[in-house]
Amino acid sequence: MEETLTARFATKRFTTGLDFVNRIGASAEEADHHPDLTLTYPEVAVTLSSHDVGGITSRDIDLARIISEHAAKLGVTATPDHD
Ligand SMILES: C[C@H](O)[C@H](O)[C@H]1CNC2=NC(N)=NC(=O)C2=N1
Repeated sequence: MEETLTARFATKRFTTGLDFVNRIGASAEEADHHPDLTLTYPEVAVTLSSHDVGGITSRDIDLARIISEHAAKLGVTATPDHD
């Protein structure tokens, strides 16, 4: 099983989640590194992994930091998961 970084973000409103997902999408394209995203009411789940190595790399850590910055700007709080 591939190792992943996962987190859930309490977006509370669906439209905030959609905005959050769009911001993550733009950053993912910039970084050429793409998380798995699940948009639901009332949260967004993010899973990061480097498929080429089958685990977590600095590309995942770097994108996780950027995602945390987007969350902070939107006033969204994270609940880290442990797989
Ligand atoms: C060539 C390009 O860098 C690769 O295909 C990228 C694209 N986005 C990616 N995203 C993720 N999450 N893992 C990868 O290994 C990956 N590879």
